[in-house]
Amino acid sequence: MDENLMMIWRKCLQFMRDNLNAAEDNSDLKKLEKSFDLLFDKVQPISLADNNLTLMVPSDFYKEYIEDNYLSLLSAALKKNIGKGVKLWYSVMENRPNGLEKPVTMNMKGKSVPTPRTQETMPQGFSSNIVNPFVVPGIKKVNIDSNLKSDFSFDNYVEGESNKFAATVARSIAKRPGATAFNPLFLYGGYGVGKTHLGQAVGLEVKSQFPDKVVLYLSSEKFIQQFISSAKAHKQTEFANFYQMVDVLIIDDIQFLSGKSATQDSFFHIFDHLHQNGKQIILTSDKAPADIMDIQDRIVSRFKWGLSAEIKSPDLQTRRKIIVDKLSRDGIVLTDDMLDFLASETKTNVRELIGVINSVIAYSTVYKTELSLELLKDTISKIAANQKKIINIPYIQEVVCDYFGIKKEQLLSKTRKREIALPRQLAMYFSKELTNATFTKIGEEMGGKDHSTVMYACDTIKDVSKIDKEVKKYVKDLSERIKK
Ligand SMILES: Nc1ncnc2c1ncn2[C@@H]1O[C@H](COP(=O)(O)OP(=O)(O)OP(=O)(O)O)[C@@H](O)[C@H]1O
Repeated sequence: MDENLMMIWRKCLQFMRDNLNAAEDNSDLKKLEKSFDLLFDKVQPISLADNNLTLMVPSDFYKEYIEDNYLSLLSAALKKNIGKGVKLWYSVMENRPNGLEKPVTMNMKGKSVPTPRTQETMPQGFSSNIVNPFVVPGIKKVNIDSNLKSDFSFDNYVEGESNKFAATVARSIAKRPGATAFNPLFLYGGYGVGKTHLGQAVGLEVKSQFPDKVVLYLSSEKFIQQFISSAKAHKQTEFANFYQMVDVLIIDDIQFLSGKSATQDSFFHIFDHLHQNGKQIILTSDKAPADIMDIQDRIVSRFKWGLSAEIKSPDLQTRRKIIVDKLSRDGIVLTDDMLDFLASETKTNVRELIGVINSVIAYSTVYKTELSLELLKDTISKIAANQKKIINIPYIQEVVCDYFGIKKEQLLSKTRKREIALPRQLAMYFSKELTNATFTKIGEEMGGKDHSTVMYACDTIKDVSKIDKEVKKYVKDLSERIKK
């Protein structure tokens, strides 16, 4: 590489850095400071001839980001270190390995730089059409909102037999993200057992130990949504680039990639890029890797590269510890028999247990009473009586079967007889309308049907109920029964 050019470029970088350093707090210039090193680390000057400076950038995004945010500062740096009238060219590594684009002429006299967006050759940016909830406006993709909940820390995570192994591994990953053999960490287990909490705890710890690392938590559904938006806008490359900037990527409920082959392809490439570059990946799922249906083998095999750790429903001792831990934060101390009672009341998942604990805290705060075993029993029975019915897919299936007088096996079967097929379509329709489940999830719960079958059922019921009185009545009756 041309030593002279490198020296000039280093001076330009230093000039820009000094200016950012000296900028006033909260000024637009100051806000750029955080993204500066991340961005310019990946920009290389490759030639300077006849006042034409060519910069090599990894993707269109870099070019656009520089021109949107750094043009004035870069112009000043070039003017100072090279002279007036420098023309800037970009060589975009991705997609166009050798292709140079038309120059973007910089007016070195003050701020009257031509707006690059009006140039014919300017690529449209990732941010223009795709709403990315994790990007802090103004700093775009470089400063990412990690989307972590401060409550989900290791300090708040109670360990016991059911989660000890997973928690130990998680802690060691947090100390050396991407540098342990546990990459990816695949956490799986039932509903509300603490998978998200543990995954996020790693993210929070990494952020606190290594503030410069880019950590991102998101649900797989958000990932799918973003992928679809990017595909519609022909911006899959920018979508992948965005994720490739992340140091610790935590994706929740990865089983929802099931059946989404285009999203799986994109995920596969992002995964490989991150893994090869020593970035940490953490995935959670309600199933072990081998049990996820409709997912490419190459992805399942990658899930197994690192470590799969199951988190089980908490045992009695762990439930007890969680209760003591949560209540002690509110200064509430229970006797042993009260603790045993509470711990034995909620057996399956921690989310439910926490609901009960919060009710106890609320009761004790509102009534300012000494808690006793009798009072606890009374509170719990009242909670149970007042608890709103949870509308989930099995419950909807139950109501539909009851209404039509059919068996659940018939509902979940493959028969196309109208007396069964119509209730099945109604069950699918209400599952979509009244729960947060995806088409894929509903298909799985409806006896392993494809997501397109569920979509078709939902559309059919919507359309037919507008014109067919009988179906309209079914929809009305079932809606009342399910919500009752
Ligand atoms: N070991 C634990 N110690 C303290 N709190 C816990 C523990 N496990 C779970 N929780 C709490 O229980 C609630 C549910 O946990 P979380 O959301 O992590 O479950 P999950 O396994 O991801 O569930 P789902 O699959 O339904 O998303 C959260 O409030 C979390 O803080």
